[in-house]
Amino acid sequence: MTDFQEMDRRGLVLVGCGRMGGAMLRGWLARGLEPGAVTVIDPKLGSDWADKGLRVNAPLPDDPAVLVLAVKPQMMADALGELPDLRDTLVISVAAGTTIASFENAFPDSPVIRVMPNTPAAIGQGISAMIGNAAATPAHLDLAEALMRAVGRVVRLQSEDQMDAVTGLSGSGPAYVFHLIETMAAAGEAQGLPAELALELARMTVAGAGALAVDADEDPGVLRENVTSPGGTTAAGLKMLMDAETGLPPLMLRTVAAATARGRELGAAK
Ligand SMILES: NC(=O)C1=CN([C@@H]2O[C@H](COP(=O)(O)OP(=O)(O)OC[C@H]3O[C@@H](n4cnc5c(N)ncnc54)[C@H](OP(=O)(O)O)[C@@H]3O)[C@@H](O)[C@H]2O)C=CC1
Ligand SMILES: O=C(O)[C@@H]1CCC=N1
Repeated sequence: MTDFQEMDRRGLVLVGCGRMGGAMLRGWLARGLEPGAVTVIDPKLGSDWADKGLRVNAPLPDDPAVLVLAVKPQMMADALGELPDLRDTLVISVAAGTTIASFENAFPDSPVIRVMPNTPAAIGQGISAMIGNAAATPAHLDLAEALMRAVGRVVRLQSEDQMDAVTGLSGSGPAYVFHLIETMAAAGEAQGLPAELALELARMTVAGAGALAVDADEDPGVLRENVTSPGGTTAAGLKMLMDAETGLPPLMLRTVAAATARGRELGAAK
């Protein structure tokens, strides 16, 4: 169990409890965060959060340990406008694009940490990247890391400039993988498999390969070669998939570049 002592004592405020905020909250509660210490601010909170002992749309505690901002970047200004002054509270934002500087305007002198998580956090399998402002002390960074470690792995960035690329890779990445499952299943169907069977094969292949990629000592390239018999079926498939002109490499390059650029645009729109 993670040590949530500071949050249990002073409180944690979550602003925005949709797909990402909800995924993190589910993980924190499962890891032992005291529900009564959590104030959730979300005007239309879903009924699945009822009867969990959370403080829902209630007045904020006087001096919460952490404020987690998980609203859409486009809604951030409105959400910030509704919050009282906070002095000793660690401000954590998971919003794509939205820069640390924009939070420093709203919370002068406050420690601010930008975190980019992803939705596998809901089952403790997320990966979060984080970077803090000058007011964020090592203790603040450790506190944020403890929170995010409760829902997966954590990496610390060297510079905020890396955050848009992180967003384009691991923040958005689960969607790319879900689409990979969809396209593999459709391709199996095109080869004559029933839809349900094709989906099950695609889903478990991606899940198993992902787990092996994490567990194994070898790089993904070696794991790929382990599947590929000379002159066999995989080699025939990979000839298409790895084509430098028409295959996955240029497509993935364009995909992550487009997501990264959108992150930059969202930041510039502030
Ligand atoms: N989804 C993902 O995979 C990831 C998302 N993020 C970031 O997380 C943030 C949230 O994204 P996501 O969870 O997908 O979005 P959602 O729309 O699912 O969640 C946002 C929630 O905030 C609520 N909300 C809107 N305005 C306010 C307000 N003023 N005060 C409090 N709550 C408010 C929304 O309510 P309503 O629906 O009624 O408007 C909604 O429930 C974004 O900034 C995104 O960039 C980061 C990493 C991954
Ligand atoms: O699509 C988005 O903008 C958010 C950020 C990363 C994942 N979802």
